[in-house]
Amino acid sequence: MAVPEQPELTIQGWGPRDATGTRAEDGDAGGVEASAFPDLAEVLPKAARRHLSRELGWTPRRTPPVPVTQIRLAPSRLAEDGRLRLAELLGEEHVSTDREARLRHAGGKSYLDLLRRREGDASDAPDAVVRPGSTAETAALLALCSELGVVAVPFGGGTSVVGGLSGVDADDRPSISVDLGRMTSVHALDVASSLVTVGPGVRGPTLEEHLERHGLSLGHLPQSWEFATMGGYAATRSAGQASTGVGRFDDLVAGLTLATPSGVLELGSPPASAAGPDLLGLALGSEGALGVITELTLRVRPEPRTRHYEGWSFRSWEAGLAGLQRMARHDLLPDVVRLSDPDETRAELLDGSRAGASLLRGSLRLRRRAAGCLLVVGWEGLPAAVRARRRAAASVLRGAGAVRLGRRVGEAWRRHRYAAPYTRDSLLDAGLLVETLETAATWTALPTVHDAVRGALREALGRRGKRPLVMSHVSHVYATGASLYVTVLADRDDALPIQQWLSAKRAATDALLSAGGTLTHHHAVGADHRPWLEREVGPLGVEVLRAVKQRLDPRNVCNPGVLLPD
Ligand SMILES: Cc1cc2nc3c(=O)[nH]c(=O)nc-3n(C[C@H](O)[C@H](O)[C@H](O)COP(=O)(O)OP(=O)(O)OC[C@H]3O[C@@H](n4cnc5c(N)ncnc54)[C@H](O)[C@@H]3O)c2cc1C
Repeated sequence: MAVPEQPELTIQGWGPRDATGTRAEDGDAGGVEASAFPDLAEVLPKAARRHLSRELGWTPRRTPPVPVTQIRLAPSRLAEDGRLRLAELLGEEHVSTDREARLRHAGGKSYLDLLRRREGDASDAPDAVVRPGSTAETAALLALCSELGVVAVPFGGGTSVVGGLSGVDADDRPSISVDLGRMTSVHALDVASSLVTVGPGVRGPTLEEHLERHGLSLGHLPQSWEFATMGGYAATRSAGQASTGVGRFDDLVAGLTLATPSGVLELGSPPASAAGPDLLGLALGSEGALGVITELTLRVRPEPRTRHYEGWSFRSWEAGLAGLQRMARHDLLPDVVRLSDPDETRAELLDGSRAGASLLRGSLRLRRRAAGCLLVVGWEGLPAAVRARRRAAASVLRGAGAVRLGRRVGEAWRRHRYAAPYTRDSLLDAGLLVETLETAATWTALPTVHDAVRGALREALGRRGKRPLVMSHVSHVYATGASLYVTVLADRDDALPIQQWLSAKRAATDALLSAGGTLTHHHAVGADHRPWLEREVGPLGVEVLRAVKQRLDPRNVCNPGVLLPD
């Protein structure tokens, strides 16, 4: 079954390029306007803006992106005979070197990616964009890239936040973006086995819509759900907002096809196998450095008959963590779990543009509670099972000192779960630094990691004269620990904005690793984290990965700028 066309992201921000008048780019990348995002006053109420000004010592100012026409793009370095060979293989219409295609495939959507594009810098744009249509074509394409000495960077939804698409190459060879947007079919649905087989370019909304018609669901819902693809999720080992219940994307992949310059690997044997080490694990998290994922078989589940989300309040972060830990130990975790620390809870209370904030304030007032820490929990499934799980979890939460804030608080969170990246564009327009980072740690190490990351960010940004607001939540919970997601806001240093964030990120990464956190829980390594990979897996671990890459990609053309350190 072919999937309908999927919308493209704006070049300088988030959101479909033409979903609303305000986010359109005046036709195309050759248009005259900058991407126009809503004014901050439209997306954040006065109280929240005042809170930010007070906390950050920031005065709102207009710092809009440069017009799209003024984004600097160097001429393509792809030689004409190379372009002809690619066109011969894929068809002329599937090889583009035009400005619009190259700009749309320049980098991902991290703060630094957006900053560069907003300042008119597209130095990381590929030299060409190609669109293979099958596994065989992709394998032939990678072999041709090896012959031509051209770097190939797989491109799914373009939502990487770790420099996964930057195309960095130590040898400075031409690079092509391998866009998987033609491989968006749902190939097969095996209802009896709860398996669906799809092309790598399929996005969440289109797959869920297809599955819904058969009473099924994948249930993988990251905040980037509207744009990210199945191939991208597998390549980065993504985790969705309901990962506590449905599992990480790794858990949902039953098998996949990996096209490499040395041939095609078919990996995974559902439902389970003991035929040696699981090679599927090599492809999951390979970030395009071993080849291109061209097909995936995914585990699906019955579409939930009921969804129940609610809010709870803990007096403190420590009490909240203890409550989650107790639920985890007794195997009573909800499907969605999100515990905000006091700084994030305060921000939630002030974000009065969302109905959820006033509901939350009202609910806390009624129960005579101070802000404390907000917990959002959600259960999905058969009504009787949800009821029973909810009751059991409620008794643990009450025992841990939490107070129930009610269903409307939880539902308000669910309705706005994809809103933050849209707001980010308006915050950037108003002169702010806005970025997130994430890790995971055992229950024992988590409080130390939380303190260490916040301390490092405050110190590093404070040293440059900017006091940040650092907000965190726990969002993917396991029996042994949980992930920690951190949002940072600060007055942007307009003279050296990139260095401002790079020094803060370096300090935070060193701190979280020293405190016992993992380098990344779900954003992947990309170009940004690779200097630290050896600290995570050890020198022998890096050598093993290098050996695998050498066997599959001897000319090092598959996304050489990610994963492995120089
Ligand atoms: C606003 C926002 C919110 C986000 N929220 C979440 C979240 O909640 N959870 C989460 O896990 N992540 C999140 N992310 C990160 C990002 O969405 C994920 O990493 C996602 O898995 C990337 O998918 P993609 O299709 O956009 O891949 P891309 O960004 O296109 O690529 C990511 C990496 O994978 C490689 N790649 C892509 N497709 C393939 C393929 N078929 N074969 C081999 N390699 C491939 C690329 O070369 C690149 O290195 C968020 C990002 C943003 C911008």
